Amino acid sequence: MDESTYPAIRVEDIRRTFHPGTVQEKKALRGVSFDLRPGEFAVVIGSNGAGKSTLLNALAGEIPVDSGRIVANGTEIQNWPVHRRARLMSRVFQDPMMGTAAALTIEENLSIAARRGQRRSLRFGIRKSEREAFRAKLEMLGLGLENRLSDRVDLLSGGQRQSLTLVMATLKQPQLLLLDEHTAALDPRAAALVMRATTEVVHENATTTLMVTHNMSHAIEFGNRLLMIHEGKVILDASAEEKSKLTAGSLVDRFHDVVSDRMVLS
Ligand SMILES: Nc1ncnc2c1ncn2[C@@H]1O[C@H](COP(=O)(O)OP(=O)(O)OP(=O)(O)O)[C@@H](O)[C@H]1O
Repeated sequence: MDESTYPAIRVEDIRRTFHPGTVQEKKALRGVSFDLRPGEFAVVIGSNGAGKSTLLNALAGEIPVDSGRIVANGTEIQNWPVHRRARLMSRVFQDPMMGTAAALTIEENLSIAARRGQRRSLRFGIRKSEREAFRAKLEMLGLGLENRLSDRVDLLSGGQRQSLTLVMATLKQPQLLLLDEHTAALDPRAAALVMRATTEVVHENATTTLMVTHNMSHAIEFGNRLLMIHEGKVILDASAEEKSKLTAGSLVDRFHDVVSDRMVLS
């Protein structure tokens, strides 16, 4: 395949069973496959226990898969350790406290993100050009954080902190951005701020993104692909065009249709 036509990420029939052969056996991923084209923003939905977190953990290398392949830009990575995959992927978690260092300032946090994977430490200070680049990135968020570079991060609200985490996660242009219910711990107003920040950072460099959410209106409004997971399988894979026609109601109907069809067939 010509390099320019590689999917950004290819997930091929990945499977993972927890506690196999015991009474607690749980088939969390039962043959999940999909490709994401460069720049695609896929939203992943599914009920509790569907396998969404296991999928993200398998992509990030936090848990090994039993079988199947994960291919990033033409290279198989399913056997790579977490730290090696971290050079390709950034992940933002639900807890706004997790992605940033509370006792450091906004610019120190950004500086650490900018030096990820390099030997150069903060001891060398932050260059003027870097500071200007940080300001420009923060301006995109429309939260006024560009004027608070020397404020400690623990002075920020949850929504501001999660927005900063998004900027940090995309500072070094990841091959894949994993958003793991990254607005679920926020109130609706803060969640809206963070989704605005998400749109900005994803669109800025057309970052390939996989966003897990339980929020149906976010699932409808954001992204250009929709994957519905149920019992460890993708049961709906909607393209941008199909997705644009979906409503929260029709999505719930689709879920019930597919699940009842599968029950009839099984
Ligand atoms: N480490 C583990 N050990 C045993 N079982 C696990 C483990 N991780 C997940 N599971 C089980 O695998 C299934 C899929 O879990 P997963 O957390 O991926 O679902 P989810 O779609 O993220 O759910 P939620 O929306 O509730 O977060 C569940 O039945 C869960 O209990």
